Amino acid sequence: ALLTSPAQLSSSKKYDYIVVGAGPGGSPVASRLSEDPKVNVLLIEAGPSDQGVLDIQNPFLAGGLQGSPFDWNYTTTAQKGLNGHTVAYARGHVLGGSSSINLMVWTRGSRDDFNTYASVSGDSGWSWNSIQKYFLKAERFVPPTDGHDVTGQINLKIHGTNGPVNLTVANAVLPTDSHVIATTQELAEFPFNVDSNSGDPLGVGWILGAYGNGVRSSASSSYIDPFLSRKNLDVLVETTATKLVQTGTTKGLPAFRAVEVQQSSTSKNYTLHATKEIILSAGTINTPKILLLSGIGPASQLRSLGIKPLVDNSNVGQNLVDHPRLSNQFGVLNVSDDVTDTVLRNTTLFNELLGEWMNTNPHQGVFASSGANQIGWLRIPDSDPIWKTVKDPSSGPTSPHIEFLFSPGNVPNPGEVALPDTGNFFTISTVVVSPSSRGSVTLASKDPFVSPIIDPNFLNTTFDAYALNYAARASGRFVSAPNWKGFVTGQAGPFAEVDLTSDESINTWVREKTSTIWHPVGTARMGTCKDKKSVVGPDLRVKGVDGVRIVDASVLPNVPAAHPQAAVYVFSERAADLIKKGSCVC
Ligand SMILES: Cc1cc2nc3c(=O)[nH]c(=O)nc-3n(C[C@H](O)[C@H](O)[C@H](O)COP(=O)(O)OP(=O)(O)OC[C@H]3O[C@@H](n4cnc5c(N)ncnc54)[C@H](O)[C@@H]3O)c2cc1C
Repeated sequence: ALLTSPAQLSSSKKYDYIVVGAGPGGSPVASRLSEDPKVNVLLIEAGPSDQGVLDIQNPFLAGGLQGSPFDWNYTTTAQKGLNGHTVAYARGHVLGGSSSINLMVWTRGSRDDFNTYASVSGDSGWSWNSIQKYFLKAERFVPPTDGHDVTGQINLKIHGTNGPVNLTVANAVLPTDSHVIATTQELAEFPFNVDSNSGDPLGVGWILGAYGNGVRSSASSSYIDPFLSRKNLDVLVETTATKLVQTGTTKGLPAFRAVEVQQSSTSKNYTLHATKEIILSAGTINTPKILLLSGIGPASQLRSLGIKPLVDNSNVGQNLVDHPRLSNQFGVLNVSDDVTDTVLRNTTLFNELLGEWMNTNPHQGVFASSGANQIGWLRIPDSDPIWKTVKDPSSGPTSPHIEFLFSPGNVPNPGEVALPDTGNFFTISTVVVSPSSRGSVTLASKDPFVSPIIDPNFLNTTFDAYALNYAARASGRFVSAPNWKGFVTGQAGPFAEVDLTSDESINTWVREKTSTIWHPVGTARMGTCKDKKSVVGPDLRVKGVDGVRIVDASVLPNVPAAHPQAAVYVFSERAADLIKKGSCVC
């Protein structure tokens, strides 16, 4: 059932598991555990239900969800590597978590990413080969709604066809599609890759998106909504978990099998009990926050805030790693080739296209797609001078260093107007996907309703800043391919001021304009049983504690060189199996 207040919980019902947070971490695990009708599961979500929200369902409107009531609306600290500017830090505050407000890109990561997870945790179950069955279990390929032949856009043999998450390739052709693909034939630096989800992502190809039949597929729509009628699955929204509560001691370890919840800072406080386990899935920012509020974390930091330390672990909230993004804008000659700005500037056209989406089943048209159809993954070549002084931070040769995301419109950087009055654009957003900078999440207060201090420490290393400089130059090379002649006019908008032959000019652009592509992970890092730098073991149980597992992006020891939701979904799928088996390895 879907409940909107803890007062609606039955006092006679005992929950085996309580899951906190309904994103790609929490939703699959709650859904899979409740497949057994004898197991009672309570899923608690701070945000509201996503049901009936057009902007969440419609793929084209995704960009407008940042800064909306479905966003926690965090801001980072002033970033030293970004000339002191702060960064708006979106996180989903709604059923489905960030998968309800994200840009739906579905990228599995590289085989080296997962093989590194296996080696740092000492558990081969997290390796690329072992995790494939969970990708297949999660995925369902849905043909595009315009009925086009997808040959050459995806390798269907490697994808699931029967899982809960709908995946598709573009439902509408964009004017830039043929140019991006033609560039892969013209410039050897940007080879074509038919499917970057094979474990070998390098190259440029078509985006696989987490939507189907023209509708977003989120952790909520795929794993929760269809199962709300299960009598043993209760989903409590608009309710914030404020801390874990110690309920006893097991073999000398403090056991936490209860969680305190509140609907607002002034409302009544409830303590909810689980007979088996509490599963924290509140995401990379809020999972460490809950641990710290519960007295699990660096003892001195906790004491300074007046929180009694119960488990001293200096790693909680550390090792925050995120992907820095810099969008580089180019001008296009024809107004209609800038699809996004043309639609957003013209209310009549906007309503016409939204009407087309609404009145077709399955949904058709530009509004049935996410507005970006291609993606590219590149490595800085071995011959580059950077490798004389810097160690390669990527997880291995199958992992890219940088990403290109191609959008037919203006994608703004901080301080820029989202929808300029004039100008027509094609943007290559560039991202450092194997960054070496590390930051942290710490508490600002022991009040659970105060935002934590978020410091991703962007561009704190020589490599990260260098990679964005390299990427900006590479974006210029990309549009210099012969096929763009007569289509692209050159650098445009604020990027027009940047001299791509001058390091000084590019570095100023990099430091002034970089922000995020919203992929933070790592603040409750997984490690081997003996690893003193981790928060959870390979079975995702919190070290030094009984009764608590973490299943979300915070456990990833490093960020995949990819958009991370697919990795989080498969971690959750495997976690459900580990929990069903009662896996307890450390
Ligand atoms: C704007 C944006 C765009 C993105 N684009 C992409 C993309 O295109 N592709 C991709 O792969 N990834 C993308 N991501 C990242 C991806 O969505 C996340 O990596 C993924 O959702 C992480 O899953 P999670 O379960 O760890 O956390 P989340 O999805 O953030 O879920 C955590 C949930 O816990 C809830 N919660 C937090 N604190 C509490 C509490 N105290 N009590 C109860 N509930 C709580 C939150 O409200 C939230 O619902 C994007 C993210 C954002 C924000």
